[in-house]
Amino acid sequence: MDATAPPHSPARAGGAEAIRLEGVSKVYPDGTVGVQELDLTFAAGELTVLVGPSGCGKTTTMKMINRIIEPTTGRILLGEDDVTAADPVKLRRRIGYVIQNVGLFPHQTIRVNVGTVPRLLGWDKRRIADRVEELMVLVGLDADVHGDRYPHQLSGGQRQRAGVARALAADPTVLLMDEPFSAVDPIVRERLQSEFLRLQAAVGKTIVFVTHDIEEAVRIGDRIAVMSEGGRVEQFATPAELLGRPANAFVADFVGADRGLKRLAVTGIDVADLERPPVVHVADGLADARSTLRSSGARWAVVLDDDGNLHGWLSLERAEGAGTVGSAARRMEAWVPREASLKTAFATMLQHEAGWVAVLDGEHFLGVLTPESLHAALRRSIEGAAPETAGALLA
Ligand SMILES: Nc1ncnc2c1ncn2[C@@H]1O[C@H](COP(=O)(O)OP(=O)(O)OP(=O)(O)O)[C@@H](O)[C@H]1O
Repeated sequence: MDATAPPHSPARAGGAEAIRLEGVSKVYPDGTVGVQELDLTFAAGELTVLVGPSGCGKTTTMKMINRIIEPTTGRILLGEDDVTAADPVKLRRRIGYVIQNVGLFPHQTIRVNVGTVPRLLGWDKRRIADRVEELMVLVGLDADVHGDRYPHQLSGGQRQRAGVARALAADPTVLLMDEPFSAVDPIVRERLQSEFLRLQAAVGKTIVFVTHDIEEAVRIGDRIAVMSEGGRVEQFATPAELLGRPANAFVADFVGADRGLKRLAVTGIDVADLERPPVVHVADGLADARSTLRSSGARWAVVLDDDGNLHGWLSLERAEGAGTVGSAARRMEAWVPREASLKTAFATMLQHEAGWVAVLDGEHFLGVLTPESLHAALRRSIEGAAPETAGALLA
């Protein structure tokens, strides 16, 4: 078995192919070692980020996959095929490539740019036109508005989307992206990242993504390889593992002193971490609610409707007098879906100045997170996660 492939990832997943680097080195003619003896597997259908300081060999690694740079030694497998033995031109048609300044042809319209690879592959005109239309919708461009413009007539973010559309045109199994979002401002970059994640959820390509920005890496990566000089992989792990358990001082330094905060964004809510406050129902009498609150020693209760959905909350103070819970309950604005990250839960708590945030499955109430349980959840999220270090990558 290949020790470098995550167990849940088959070599092919939904048409995506794994990429395997085996003992790959690149020594440039002047003797500079770009990458040395690299063993790395990019799982099929996953987005793997190569991150590291300038000059550590990220771009060299990526460009060897589509043979813009020829490896000095080693093998690179795309699915079962050895790319080092393939025809580079044919190979590049199987591999989408997106670079920092997009590389769109300046004297061709966006439509023509996006259709480049299908045209090279000899598709007929109708099929190309349909595909271009489909892709522009997919990446959030309006074909009627943008299709006949030239690249300089688009914003940086729109150009970037056009670059992604072009890379996906012939439905490649692999996408290589070299700092694709770094030429746009931070707000546009975040939007492009979110859009791109939605796109990837739909297309499920094997993506190798180069960045020097650790924030970007943890935001978009399924897995991250942190590299140091000479293409050495210091750690290969999920964002949560990387932030929770940096393998060594280099990685800890690279991910930053605020890694605890960053980890909030990549840690999901585990139902086991939720607190279960006392629960009362809209139709209950306030006298019953008071006794529930007193017997549990709590100062407030969650109010549910007859279907178990969140209605609001009831404080001990408002539970005085006669009447029903429904008449005294307050609306609960501080809630998040169970798919939310701990960061979203925390932000929601702060936004509503609430001491807790409800977690819902659809409308169904699951429990609450308080600052204490949120902290405990963050700690627990790393307890079971064993670090995957460079040592574990060696086949
Ligand atoms: N054509 C070349 N000739 C000689 N050395 C090169 C060549 N291309 C890259 N290098 C060297 O190889 C090493 C790795 O470069 P590479 O471009 O892969 O780094 P990188 O991690 O992508 O850097 P950056 O984040 O700055 O783009 C560097 O030391 C670089 O100077």
